[in-house]
Amino acid sequence: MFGTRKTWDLGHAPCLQELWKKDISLDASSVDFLMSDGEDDGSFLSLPTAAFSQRPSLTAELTETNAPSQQLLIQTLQDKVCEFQARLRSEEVTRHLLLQQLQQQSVQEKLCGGGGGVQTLQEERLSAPPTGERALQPGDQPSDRLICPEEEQLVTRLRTQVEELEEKLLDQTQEVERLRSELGATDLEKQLELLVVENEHLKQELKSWRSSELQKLDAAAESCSCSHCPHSQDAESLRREVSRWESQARQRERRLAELERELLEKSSRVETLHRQLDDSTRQLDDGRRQLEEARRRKGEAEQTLSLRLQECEEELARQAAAPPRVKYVTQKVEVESADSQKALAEMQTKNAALQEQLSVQRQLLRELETQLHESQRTCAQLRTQILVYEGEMERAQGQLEAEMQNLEEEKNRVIEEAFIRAESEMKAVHENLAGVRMNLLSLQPALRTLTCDYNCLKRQVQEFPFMLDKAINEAKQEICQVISEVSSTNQELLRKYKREMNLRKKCHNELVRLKGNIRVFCRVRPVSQEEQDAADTKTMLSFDSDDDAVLYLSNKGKMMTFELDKVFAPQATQEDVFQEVQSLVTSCIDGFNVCIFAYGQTGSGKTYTMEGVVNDPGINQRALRLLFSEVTDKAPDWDYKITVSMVEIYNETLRNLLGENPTDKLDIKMNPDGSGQLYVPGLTEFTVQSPEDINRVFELGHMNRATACTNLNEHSSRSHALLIITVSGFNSATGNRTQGKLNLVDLAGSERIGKSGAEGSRLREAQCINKSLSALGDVINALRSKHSHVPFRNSRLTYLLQDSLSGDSKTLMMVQVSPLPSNMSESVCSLKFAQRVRSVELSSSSSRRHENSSTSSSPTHDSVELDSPPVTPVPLPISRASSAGSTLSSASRTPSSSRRRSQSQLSTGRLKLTA
Ligand SMILES: Nc1ncnc2c1ncn2[C@@H]1O[C@H](COP(=O)(O)OP(=O)(O)OP(=O)(O)O)[C@@H](O)[C@H]1O
Repeated sequence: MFGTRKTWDLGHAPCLQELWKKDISLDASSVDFLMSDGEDDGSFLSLPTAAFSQRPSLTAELTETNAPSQQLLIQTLQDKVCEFQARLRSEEVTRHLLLQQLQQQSVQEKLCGGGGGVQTLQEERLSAPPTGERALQPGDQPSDRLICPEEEQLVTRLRTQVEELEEKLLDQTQEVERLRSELGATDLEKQLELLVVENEHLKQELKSWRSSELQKLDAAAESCSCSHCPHSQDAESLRREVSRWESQARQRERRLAELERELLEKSSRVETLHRQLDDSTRQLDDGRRQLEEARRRKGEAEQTLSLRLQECEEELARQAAAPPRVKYVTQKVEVESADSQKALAEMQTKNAALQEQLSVQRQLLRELETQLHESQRTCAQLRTQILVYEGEMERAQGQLEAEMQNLEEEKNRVIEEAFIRAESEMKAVHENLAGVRMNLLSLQPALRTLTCDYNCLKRQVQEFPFMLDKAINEAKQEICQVISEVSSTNQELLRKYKREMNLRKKCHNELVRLKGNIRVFCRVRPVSQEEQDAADTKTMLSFDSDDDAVLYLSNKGKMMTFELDKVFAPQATQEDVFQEVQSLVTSCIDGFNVCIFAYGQTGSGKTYTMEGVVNDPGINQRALRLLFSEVTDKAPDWDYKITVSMVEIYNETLRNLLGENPTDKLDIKMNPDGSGQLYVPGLTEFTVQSPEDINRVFELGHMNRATACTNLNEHSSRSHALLIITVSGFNSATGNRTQGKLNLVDLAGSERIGKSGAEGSRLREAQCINKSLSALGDVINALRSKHSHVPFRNSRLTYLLQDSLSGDSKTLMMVQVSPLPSNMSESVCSLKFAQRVRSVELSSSSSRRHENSSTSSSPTHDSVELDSPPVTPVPLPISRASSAGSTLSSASRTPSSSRRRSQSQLSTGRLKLTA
């Protein structure tokens, strides 16, 4: 029953061999059932045939080596092995029962007298098991572990790893394929090739176009060789255009070359990656081949195992059929146990070798996994790079296409325009050419005529130098003659001009003389708002609308008529007044001395007429401005210098209003140079050149006048203010010199204070005022009466104005009249005085700057009842001020700070102190 056994060849199934060997070595109870064939090389395992008796299909299943899937086969095999183990355990139980039966039989035989050796043997075997094996005891349960759990786990892990590896391999292969398809290196290369081909094509096209266009243009240029022809300009512009296109094409070529280089680099990188992928694939293939080999071996081992199992089953069947031979079997088991141990050891050795192979396979698998991960990472990077490169390539390609498109369009447009322009111009040129040819044909006879003319002209040209010399000489003579004539004419004209100038001067003088050397104007000031509110404003004055020289005055019921040179009504403006005065002012430029007085009682408007107000200046400022404009007009021929002095006469005392110390008294003296001229030592003169200078001078004069008195208004009423303007001219062309003096005098009030019984200082002021006004009246009366003696020296005023009152001087007296009824008697006095003065005519024949030595009594003014003071008849010529330097040195140095400031402003300005 135990003599039959099944044998499997495990030589090609190391895993199963290992499994079986391990199980056998661990379970001694299976020794009796798992016996190795002593003749094989350890690759065969013998199992009790009975173990397979209950599962005949196992062999057939194990031999299914041609299963479609190795994994399925392994799994099936494992299941079968487990099942087989369970059956083996049941067989062991069965064997144990058989042994018990055998023991019982032997006991019975002993009792019957035979078989004692067998019992002893059996007992010995049971009591003394062989080395390394546990003796099978009665009642022992069969072993539960024919395959150890570690091996199961190992097989499972191996299987799992194999599965994973295969999956990864599959994924990797797919990835490689996908990468190959995605990389599209060939597409890029194709694109590149296409671009290169397109570029070459464009280049050739451009070259051919350029050559054809240039040929056309050259032909056109040759056909029209004129330098002014627009074709040459067009050709030039087209050449420039072509060169620009060429430069752009070169830039694009360079860009293309860069792209090619980048593509080559990327291709080389892809190649490297492909190589790495191939290496990985090869390694995976190797691993797969090894795995296939292991599977194949396993299949073979399974096949062998199934054969042996079948044999074991047969053997078990035979043993079961055979009569019981317990002793032999036992002996055989004992004998065969040594062989089994040997086979077991060999199997263990093989098992260890297989373990090593397994560990090597695992290591290999790990390496392959690592490589796979590396490859995956590299693939991911490469994919990213490829995406980036593709994007760049697409962009570059898009740009290139767009630029090429633009270039193409631009090129076509330019060519079309050039063609159109060239055609139209060619047409025009052809037309012109045809016209020119026609003209040429028609001009040929004319050319012949011209040739004859040319020959004549040539001859003339040859003779021309002689003719030219002759003509030049003649022209020179004529020019010299003309120059001498022009020069003489010029001289004549200059002489006439001088004569005309003198004539104009004489005419002007005559005009002034005809108007009267002493002219008297009257101005009636308006009634102010306060006067209208305060008193009776019924005016006693009336005007003749037809005659502006008549004034009517109703006084005490008696109508008086005054005839003057001009009467200004209250509504007359400053400008109206100055219009009548300005001819006198301009005669000053011609070298005449002019004197303008403002005469009248206090508050009648003298200061208003002479000085005016800020916004509406009077005669003083207007006269200076007129002088400036006149001398400016005459500037090319005449060089004029205008100087200004300001003097105040208060209580017969002369004060210098522009000096540093206005309280100092000035004196009128004979000039020590023997010229017989009068001069005022210390009188300050400022040269003025602009209206701003005038303003500064007036400001300083006012300031000094205010400094010298406590109440300026009262003081101004009691003093005479003189503005002395000297105009010196020099004509560089004629060498003529002129000097005129304009005296603008704001006289003190003329009211009869003396009659009111004033005392003290007011009496003295009144006496001085009346003295000077009386002296003025005497002088005018003496002049009118052509007295041999004119009492200039009776007052400071007349003495100072001597040269402006005598000779061919011109005098204007502006009689100011108040319209108020309360001032009527004073107005009558003023007007009577004015009318008497008007009747005086200064004699131009009388010598200037000389006063009569006779001491005729001067007639007193009706309204001035003070006696004239005795005068000393010493004829003294008056001259202008002495040097300022002496004035400044002699003057006391105590001016107020404000005055000093104004003085310094004047000094630093354009005003100059006259030396
Ligand atoms: N034509 C005029 N239009 C407007 N106002 C005038 C005119 N004439 C004089 N006045 C005004 O009358 C007032 C007295 O004039 P103004 O001071 O000139 O008199 P005056 O004769 O100079 O006096 P005094 O002798 O005291 O100096 C001033 O307020 C002045 O503005």
